[in-house]
Parts: sequence; structure tokens; C-alpha cells
Amino acid sequence: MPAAESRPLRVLSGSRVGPVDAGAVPRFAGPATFARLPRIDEVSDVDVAVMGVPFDSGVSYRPGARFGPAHVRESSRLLRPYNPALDVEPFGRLQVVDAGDLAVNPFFLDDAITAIERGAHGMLERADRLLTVGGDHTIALPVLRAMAHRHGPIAVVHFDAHLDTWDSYFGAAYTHGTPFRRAAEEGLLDGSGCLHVGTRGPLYSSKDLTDDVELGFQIVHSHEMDDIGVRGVIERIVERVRDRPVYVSVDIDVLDPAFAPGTGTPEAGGLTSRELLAILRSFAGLNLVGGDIVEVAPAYDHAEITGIAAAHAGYELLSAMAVIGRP
Ligand SMILES: N=C(N)NCCCC(=O)O
Ligand SMILES: [Zn+2]
Ligand SMILES: [Zn+2]
Repeated sequence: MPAAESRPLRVLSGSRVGPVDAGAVPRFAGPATFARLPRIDEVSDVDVAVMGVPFDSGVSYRPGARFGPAHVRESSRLLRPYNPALDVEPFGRLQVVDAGDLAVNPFFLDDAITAIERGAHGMLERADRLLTVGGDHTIALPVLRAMAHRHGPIAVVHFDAHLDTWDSYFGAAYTHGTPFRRAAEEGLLDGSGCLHVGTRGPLYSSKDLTDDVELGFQIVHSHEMDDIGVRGVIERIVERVRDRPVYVSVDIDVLDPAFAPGTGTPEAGGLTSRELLAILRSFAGLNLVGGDIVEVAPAYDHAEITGIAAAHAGYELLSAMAVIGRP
């Protein structure tokens, strides 16, 4: 191994600029980008952009997901270039960049939603695929608008303890509990290809479930993990999504609070991080066009447990995209 001073500071692979080399610059040094990837202004071509959306004005309970993007970046410093589970170097296959944070209005929610849609739209003109890091789940609606603009109505695999197809809260239509109802109403979703995974906990009434079906969703409940296992869940997803363009929305509260305490609306009885990562990894066979990781609220996190789970979820999604993009 050459002395640190003579080594390039980044892992390079052909024309791709990868993460800062942890053998040259200690991984705890320097400003955080996702997985220590280059900033978008440091490269010319972009395959996948990771973009922060620090916004939590749509929450119904604990606030704090506005600090999610910075926390997930900090918690992603230990990710390494090679993913043995998929036998892929995601950042060698694809040019992945950190596109920084969108600056959105924390006081006027309508303004914020417009800005997020515009920001996602602009990013998709530069990058083939977009992974956003929230932020509360409200942000999925404007991102889906940008995705549907590009791909047409889209299949959504939605990991969450919650349905997020509720109608309104205190008369407000745009909240973190309503993005997928609005998306269905706006015709953004392919109603024959959507499903929730990890749903659990008390609802407001049984009508929540009948409404949800009418909006085009199937459900793989959290407790079904015990009966059908990871393989069974993957089969259910693949059967539903098939070769449709698919958007993967990961609300970190899909994990049990033991694996993700740092979130705003925690529910007992969730997935393990191992289960979630295995399912995300399997998406290497799908037509994955984008995704989000939302609801990380660092004030309730300890030892970066939630941040690390979110960082690894992002890494598996990027790895799956890299396998799909393989020549
Ligand atoms: N999207 C998240 N995390 N939560 C939605 C919960 C809405 C509710 O409390 O009814
Ligand atoms: Zn949610
Ligand atoms: Zn949730």
C-alpha cells in the first residue's frame, strides 16, 4: 500500500469519481456527503443524484425530520465501496453524487411543495435516477409528481408502518399522512402496481383500509414477515410490480423502534433492519427509477442507530440500481 500522501484522495473507477478513499483521508475527517461521494459540482456526468430535503412542516406528532439529511450523511461515513451481497461496486458502476439540500420554505407548505417538485424535476434533467433523503413523508408527493412527469404513472413500493393514504389532518390536505392519497388522486400512480410493506398498528377506522384498496394499494402487513419470511415478501412485491417503472419510498418507521428509534411516529412490531436491507437488495431485478428515505428525526436517535439504518437502506437501493445498470 503506498503512503497515504501519494494515493489519490478518491476511489476512482474508469471515469467514475467515487467516495473519498478512507485509506487516504480518515473517514471521520472532512465535511459529510452521502457515503463520502463527490458533490454534484465536482463531476460532469451524473447517473444518480442523492438529494436532501430538509423539511418537516407536515408532521402530525414529533417534529425533527428536517435534520434528517444532515444526520443520514453523518451516519453514512462508514459505507465502503464494495457490496459483497450483490457483488457490485455501486459507485464504480454508476456516477453517484450528493446533490446537497433543497432550500425549502419551512413556513409555507404550499411553497415548499412547489419548490420540491421543481427541484426534483430539475435534478431529473441532469440525473437518470434520484434518491431523496427527507424530511418528512410529505416530500414524496412532489417528488412523485416529477417522477410521473418523466415516466408516466408509476408503481410505488411503500415501506412504512403507516398507510399515508389518509385524507386530511385539521383540514390540511398536504401532510406526512396523506401523500399517497394525493398522488393517487392526481393520477401519478399506476394503481395496479402499488403496495405498502410493513403496515401495522392502530388505524382510525376500518374505512382506512377500504379507502386504501380503492386508491390502488395492496398491503403486506408487518406481521406477515413471520409467516412468509423475507423471500415471501419479495415474491409478493415482484408479483405486483413486475417490469413497471418503480419508485421505492422508505419511511424509516417501517423498522421496529428497536432498529429505528429516531423517528416521529414510531409503532411497535416492525421489521428488523436486516429484513429491510434484504428486501431492498432484491430490487436489483426491478425497473427501479427512484426512491426516498424519509422520517429520520435525529433528536430521538441514539448512537446513530436510525441514521445508520437509513444510510444502509440508501446504499442497498443504490447497489440495486447499479446492478440494473450493468451492461
Ligand atoms: N408518515 C408518517 N411517518 N406518519 C404518518 C402518521 C400519520 C398519523 O399519525 O395519522
Ligand atoms: Zn410515512
Ligand atoms: Zn410512517
